[in-house]
Amino acid sequence: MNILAPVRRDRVLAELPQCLRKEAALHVHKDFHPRVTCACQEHRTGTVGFKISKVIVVGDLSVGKTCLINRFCKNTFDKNYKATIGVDFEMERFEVLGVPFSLQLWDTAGQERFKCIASTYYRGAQAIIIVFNLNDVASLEHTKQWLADALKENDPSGVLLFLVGSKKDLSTPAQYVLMERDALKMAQEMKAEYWAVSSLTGENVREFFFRVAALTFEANVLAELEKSGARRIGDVVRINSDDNNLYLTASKKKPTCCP
Ligand SMILES: Nc1nc2c(ncn2[C@@H]2O[C@H](COP(=O)(O)OP(=O)(O)OP(=O)(O)O)[C@@H](O)[C@H]2O)c(=O)[nH]1
Ligand SMILES: [Mg+2]
Repeated sequence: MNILAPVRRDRVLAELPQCLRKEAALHVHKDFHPRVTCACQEHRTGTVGFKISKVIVVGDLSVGKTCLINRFCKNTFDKNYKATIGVDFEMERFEVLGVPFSLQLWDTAGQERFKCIASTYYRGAQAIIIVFNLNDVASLEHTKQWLADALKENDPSGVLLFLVGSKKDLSTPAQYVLMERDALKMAQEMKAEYWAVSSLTGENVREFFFRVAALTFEANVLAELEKSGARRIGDVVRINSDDNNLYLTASKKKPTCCP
């Protein structure tokens, strides 16, 4: 996908999408962090609008990782299983609070024999999506190992975690309730946000990826604001200047809404 292509109208986020379950959410605030909203209003989001955030999707073979990505990115569903060999990726462009924001979704292989190729792509993730099958308790158990492997290549304090139960359409309400109880516990242990989806029906798929995009965006902007420290995001760096102070504020105007 062309990075310069306009953002699709149905990829525009003006508000923070809400979590699925408050018991296992990355946060339960109703709105974006006030500093983020303010930075977006004042066009002080630094490099966030130009960066591509990497999201990796891991989990047992056949839990439905590829179908999940395809449902969101292409609105398609294939009932035939075709194992992912190594990795694959899709680009998705969003506009969050008026700022362009791109996610690169890395679809990795769950099959043991392809795992070592796939794991070489884990590095540099800003979000990790661990998928399990809501109808297969072993796949939920294995999520701990998938997480451990993914975190070997990433700084645990710098990534957002999502635990996603797939194939919701295949469970009866009673079965779902039982599985959800265990999954919520696992998500809390991992400090991950819990979601349950169906790529066949599309249930929660869009809501889930919007939440991933929004929370990754929010974390990116907050990190940029933090990093800039004394320097304000949006400042211009003047090169070859006689001025002792290299950082000149593009707009001398004081911020109107930021603390
Ligand atoms: N009923 C139902 N079937 C699904 C759903 N998602 C995936 N499947 C089926 O599960 C099988 C595996 O799906 P994939 O998406 O290929 O699984 P994967 O996790 O990518 O597998 P690997 O690439 O081997 O790691 C396919 O036959 C899909 O049609 C779902 O939401 N509901
Ligand atoms: Mg696959």
